Amino acid sequence: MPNPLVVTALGGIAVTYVFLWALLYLTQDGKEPPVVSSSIPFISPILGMVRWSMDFYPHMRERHRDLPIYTLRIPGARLYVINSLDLIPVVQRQWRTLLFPPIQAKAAQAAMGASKEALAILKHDMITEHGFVHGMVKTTLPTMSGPSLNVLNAKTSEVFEEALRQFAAPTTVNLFEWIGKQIIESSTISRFYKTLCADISVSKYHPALMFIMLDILPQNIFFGAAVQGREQLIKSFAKYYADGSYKQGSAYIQQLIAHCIDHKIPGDDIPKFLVGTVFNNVANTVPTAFWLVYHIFSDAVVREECRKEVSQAVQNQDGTSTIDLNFLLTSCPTLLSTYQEVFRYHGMANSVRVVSENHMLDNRYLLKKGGLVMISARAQHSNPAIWGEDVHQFQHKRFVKQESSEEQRLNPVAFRGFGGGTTLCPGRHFATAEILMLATMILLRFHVRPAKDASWARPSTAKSSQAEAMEQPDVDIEVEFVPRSEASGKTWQKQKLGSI
Ligand code: HEM
Repeated sequence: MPNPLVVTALGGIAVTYVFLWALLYLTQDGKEPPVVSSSIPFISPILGMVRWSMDFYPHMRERHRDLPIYTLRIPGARLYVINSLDLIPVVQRQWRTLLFPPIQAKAAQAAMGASKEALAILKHDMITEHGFVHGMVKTTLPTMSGPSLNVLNAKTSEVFEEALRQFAAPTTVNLFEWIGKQIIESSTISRFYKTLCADISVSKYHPALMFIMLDILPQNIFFGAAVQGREQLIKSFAKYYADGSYKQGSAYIQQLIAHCIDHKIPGDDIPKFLVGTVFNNVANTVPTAFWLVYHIFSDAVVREECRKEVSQAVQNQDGTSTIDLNFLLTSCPTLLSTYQEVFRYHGMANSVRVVSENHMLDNRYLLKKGGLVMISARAQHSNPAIWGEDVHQFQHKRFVKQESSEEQRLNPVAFRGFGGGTTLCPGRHFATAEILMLATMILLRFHVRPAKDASWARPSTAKSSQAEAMEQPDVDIEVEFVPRSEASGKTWQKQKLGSI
């Protein structure tokens, strides 16, 4: 005789299952993109996300190659995921309906603890340049290129120069940690003209960011150390703001603060926004610089090819050597290709947009108000139909080939290292100059090899925070910097800079 408890439990499961199916299909419009991953309605996508982690969207792209776009239903949200390359520009053109600012407002609230008043200002007008968010990008954009960028770059190269001068004798460091320190220092010195944050506070906060952004668990209870790190940073920036030091900061910081003041952002929130820009500035630059240095030095072929190119960027005069940044950016195809391949291979940006009103995408797919649209860089970057059968290998010359061969010419939309459309990263010129400068200075002046007991084995990235656009290594690599005899005895001058 069957156990009545088992029968009741099975009956309960069956009724719940039927109820979830009915709920899913009654609330799904036939014109919406097809629902997938619904074997257990509302739950299967979550199980898939847990199982596949950052490979979830590439996995789904493989399973549903025939679908240009599909719907995932999870509790409380419908996610419209873009599979097809052709739909990406269509989504990007609808930036007034498929909005990015709500995501930025969410980040300001969950990650930076912005006040209700500040959030109301951020959310007031999310469409035009009169609103805070779009206005901020417009106001600060000119400070991220041309002469302002040159000033940022000059300060950055001074920080790197000072750091590398410490390696007069062979020195062992943890590579990711060391690069992190230099980028945090260079980003703050070049923007704020001051060392404002102990890198320890940033590294305490950063690993928790992804969970903090989900905004499900109380921050103080579950992420105490991280929140403490953030508060320390905010204090230090509050002093910088209150004593008027920012008036001597970079054009970028002055414009940003002027914009906050114009929009009447409360004084207590401005330091939070400043800390937010530090995270924005360093979060992806650090892993990108790490992977570039890693891929260059862990492969003798890449290293020698890049070194040969960047050696030609050096101008020697009276014992002084100067690196021409413009040369790096225009005449070092292997270095630039390696840099781009780092983004393709390690990039994992998830561009999320909020559907602000019911919308027929491409006149074909109904996107319902309140839904989220997702473009996964990883899904595009790992697609063999775009990149070829060697898509899963790091090919440092991939982009040199793309440039030179007509038939293989790459659709630029497929490369999402810095996003695309109206939200294409405005900091990309600065990040690029900073990362290439650091890699070049190291290439020219040092041998970098694994320290005793270490190796160039590629670190896993499974624990990467998916709030970021780049994979982060799970473990660090201990390396030794050994000065090259060819470069010793020279005085290295500030880089010769030019507008990008
Ligand atoms: C290697 C380093 C960097 C990477 C990989 C990166 C990546 C990205 C990506 C993928 C987006 C698009 C997000 C989306 O559409 O959902 C973006 C936007 C943005 N990035 Fe970066 N970024 C980097 C460095 C920087 C730096 C140094 C700054 C500092 C100025 C910066 C500021 C921004 C801002 C303000 C936006 C939003 C633009 C808007 O709202 O229109 N990024 N970045």
